[in-house]
Amino acid sequence: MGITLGPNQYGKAEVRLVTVEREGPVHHIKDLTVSTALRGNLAATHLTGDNRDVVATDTQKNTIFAFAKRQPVGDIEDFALRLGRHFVSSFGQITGARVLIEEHGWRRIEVGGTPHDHAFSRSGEEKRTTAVTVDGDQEWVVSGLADLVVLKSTGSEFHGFPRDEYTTLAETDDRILATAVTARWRYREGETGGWSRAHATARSALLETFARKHSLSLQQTLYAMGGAVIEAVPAIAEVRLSLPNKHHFLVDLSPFGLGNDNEVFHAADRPYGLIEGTVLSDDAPDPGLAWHTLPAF
Ligand SMILES: O=c1[nH]c(=O)c2[nH]c(=O)[nH]c2[nH]1
Repeated sequence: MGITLGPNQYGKAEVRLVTVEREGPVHHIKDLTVSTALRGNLAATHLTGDNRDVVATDTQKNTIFAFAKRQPVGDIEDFALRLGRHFVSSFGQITGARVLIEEHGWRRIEVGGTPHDHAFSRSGEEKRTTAVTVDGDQEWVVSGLADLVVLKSTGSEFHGFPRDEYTTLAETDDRILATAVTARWRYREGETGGWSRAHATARSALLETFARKHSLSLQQTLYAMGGAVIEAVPAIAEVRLSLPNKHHFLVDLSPFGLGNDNEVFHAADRPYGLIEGTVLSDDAPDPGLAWHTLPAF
């Protein structure tokens, strides 16, 4: 029985990088988690342990820090593109690179109503993300956000689903709808900037649609949210969304002689429904390697 080496990639995962840029007394910080993965002709190390083609993951980590010093990091998409291009252009055996970045947000602390020069508080769980793929001279950018937690206390229904001997869920025309949005959007090839503005516009489209769309299912809300991003940002061709349904169950207060008119809920954390889907522009170009080895959603 023969054995062959299949697809592989390797790199440094979750490098925690923080930079401080000084503008006189005013400091600007960037807080990133960066992961690199390289591909190419790496059969030798797998088959015989010959490491002559292996750009060490330690070197990859050092490159991230050095690049953060050589030039201000800027938008995460641009930083990821600089890193990916460097690895592919510097080493003949490395033909492809995938750079993932998560950006953690910080807000200036307000002191007496004035934003402080160099003291910050974490913005919360939400992260801005990018996944850049470089393959030879081709590049793909998939950006997004993760863990944007939202809730609406009405404007959500769920009914009309099939019932069998295992169905106990009551139909409802008024429930809490809550989720933690993870979204990835694929830019059309050749997009070269305006990343932050596109991020802000896409984020607003997601939030406004969640708020305004009267929901008959989280699936319907997902499709509306993805479509709103594509309509708001022409440079985006495809949106993938992963929406955990953070169930809020009405508590039965009748044992205590109390009614419950959608006022008291149990916020359950597990299990949760997981609603995932892709929304595409009609003229979305072929994705190429944009999603290659990214988690499905
Ligand atoms: O919006 C929903 N979609 C479902 O598929 C589902 N399934 C479920 O039990 N509750 C819900 N809610």
